[in-house]
Amino acid sequence: MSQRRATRGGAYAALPDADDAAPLLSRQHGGTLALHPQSRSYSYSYGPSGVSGLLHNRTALASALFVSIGGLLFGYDQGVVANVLVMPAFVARWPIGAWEKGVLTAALELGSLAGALTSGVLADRYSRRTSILTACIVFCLGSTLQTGAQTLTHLILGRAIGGVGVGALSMLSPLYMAEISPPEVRGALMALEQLAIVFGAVLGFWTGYFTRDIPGDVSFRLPLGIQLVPGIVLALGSLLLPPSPRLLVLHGDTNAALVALGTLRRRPRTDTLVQIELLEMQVEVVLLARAAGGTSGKLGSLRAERRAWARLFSPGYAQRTAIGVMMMFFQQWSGINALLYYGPTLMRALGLGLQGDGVNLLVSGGIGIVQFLAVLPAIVFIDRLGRKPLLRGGSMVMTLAHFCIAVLVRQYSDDWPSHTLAAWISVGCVYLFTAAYGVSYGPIGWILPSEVFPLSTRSKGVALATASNWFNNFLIGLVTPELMEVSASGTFMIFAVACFLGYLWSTYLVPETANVSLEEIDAVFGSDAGLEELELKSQIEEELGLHDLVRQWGTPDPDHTS
Ligand SMILES: O[C@H]1[C@H](O)[C@@H](O)[C@H](O)[C@@H](O)[C@H]1O
Repeated sequence: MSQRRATRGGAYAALPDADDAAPLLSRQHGGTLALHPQSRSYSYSYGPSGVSGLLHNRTALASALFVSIGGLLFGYDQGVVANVLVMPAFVARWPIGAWEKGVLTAALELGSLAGALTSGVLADRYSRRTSILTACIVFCLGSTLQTGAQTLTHLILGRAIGGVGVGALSMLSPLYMAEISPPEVRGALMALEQLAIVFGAVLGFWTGYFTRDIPGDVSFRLPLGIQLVPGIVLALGSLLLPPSPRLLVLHGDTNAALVALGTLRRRPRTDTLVQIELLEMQVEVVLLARAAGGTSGKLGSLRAERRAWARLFSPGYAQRTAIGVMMMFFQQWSGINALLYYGPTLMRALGLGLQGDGVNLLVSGGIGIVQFLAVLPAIVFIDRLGRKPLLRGGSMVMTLAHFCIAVLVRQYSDDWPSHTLAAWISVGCVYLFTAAYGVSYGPIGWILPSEVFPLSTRSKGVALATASNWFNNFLIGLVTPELMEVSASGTFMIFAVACFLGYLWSTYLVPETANVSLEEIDAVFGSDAGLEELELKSQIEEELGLHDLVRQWGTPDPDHTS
C-alpha cells in the first residue's frame, strides 16, 4: 500500500511562474493556503492545531462536546452497572447468579450491536441530527424500563432497548464529529468522544458508589434513572446542532451546506477557504457518482443500501473496511474490558490484602480515572504527532505491561504473600497498561474508522467498525472468565500477543490520517485504481472551478512568501 503523505488540500495545476521549491503562502483571516509548486499540490488550514485550534473553532467544539454526551451515556452504563449488580437491595430483590449477570451485561452489548448496525440507514436518508434524536428517544425508553423494572425480564428488555440507543449513538457521535471538524483539529475534537466515554464511566461508578447505601430500591433505581437526564438533554439539543455540511452536499443541497459550513468555521460564506472546502466536498460527491457510472441510485432506496454495503467489501474499499474493523478488534483485544470487568478478581488474587471495596475502588475506580487522565495528552498531541506514532508506542508499552504481568503471575501466583513486591509491580503494570491504552487505542479507536471512509460509504463503514467494537467487547466478556480459569498467566499472554499484533498492524498497515482533509484521505489509500480516480478527480476539480479558486487566492502575497 502506498504510504504517500498527503496534505490537507489537494493537487492544482502549478502557476506558470512558480517553479521554486518553497511553498507559496497566502494568509487571510488567520487561515493559510500553501501552494507547493514542486508537487503541484495545495494545503490549507483555518488556524492552529491543538488546544488553541479547538478554541478557535468554538462552534465545532461546542457541537462536538454536545454530541459526545452519546459517549457519556455509554460509559455511564459501564460504570454504574458494575455497582448496581452488587448492591444489597438489588441482590435482595433479584438474587441472580453468574449466568443472569452475564445476560444482563450482554443484553446491552447485543442491543448496541444492533443499534450500531442499523442507525446508518437513518443517518444517510434523513440526517445525522434526526438519527441522534431517534437514538436518544430509544435510549430513554430503555432507561425508563430499567429504572421502573418490576421483573428481571423488564430489566433485560430495558437494557436491550437502551443498548440499541447507546450503540446507535456510539456510531453517530464520531460520524458527526468527523464531518463537522476542520482537518487541523479533527483528532483533538474526536478524542472528546473517548473523553466523554471514560468521564461517563467515572461518573457512573461514583454515582453508584454513593447511592448504594440509600435504603431500599432507590439505591439502584436512582443511578439508573439519572441517565435519563443527559439522554433528554441530548435529544432536545440535537435539534439545535448545525447540520453536517458533507451530508447536505451528498443530498445535493449545496446552499444549505455552504450556510452550515460558514457557521461551523465562523467565517462568511464568501470566504475563500470555506469555498475551497465546500468545493472539495462537491468534488467527492461527483467523483463517487461518476465512479459508480452515474447510477448511484436513490439515496436510501433498498437497492442503493444493498449496493453501499456491498461496496464496503469491493477492492477499492475493502482495505479501509478492514482498518475500521481491525481498529476496534485491537482496541478490545488489548484487554481493557477484561481488566475492567475481571480486574477485581485479579487484584484479589494478587493477595495484597485488598478486600471488597478497596479492590473495587482500586480497579474499577482507579482504571477509570487513569483512562480519563490519559485522554488529555491525546487531545493535545493527536493532531501534532499523528495517529500512527501513538498507536505504535501505545501497543508496544501495552505488550510489555501484559507480558510482565503474565510472567509475574506465572512465577508467583502460588505464593503471593511472600512476593508482595512482585504483586505491586503487577498492579503498577495494570496502570501502565491503562495509561498507554488511554492515550492510544482508546481514543484512536473512535477516530480512525470515521476518517478512512469516503462520504458514500462513511456511515456504513463506521457502523461496521462500531459493531466490531461491540461484538469483540461481547466476546471478551464471554471468554475472559473461562480463560482466567484455565490460566491467568496465559490470559495475559494472549493479550500481550494481541497488543504485539496491534503494533505490527499499526506499523505496516495503518496510513496516517492526521491533518488530511476527509476528502483527501482517498489519496492516502493511493493504489492503481486510486491513480485513475485521482485523474478523474483532478478533472472534476478543474470543471468545478476548484483549481481556479486555489490559483486565484494562492497567487502569492510578496510579504508572506517564505
Ligand atoms: O473506548 C472505550 C473505553 O476505553 C472503555 O473504557 C471501554 O470499556 C470501551 O469498550 C472502549 O470502546
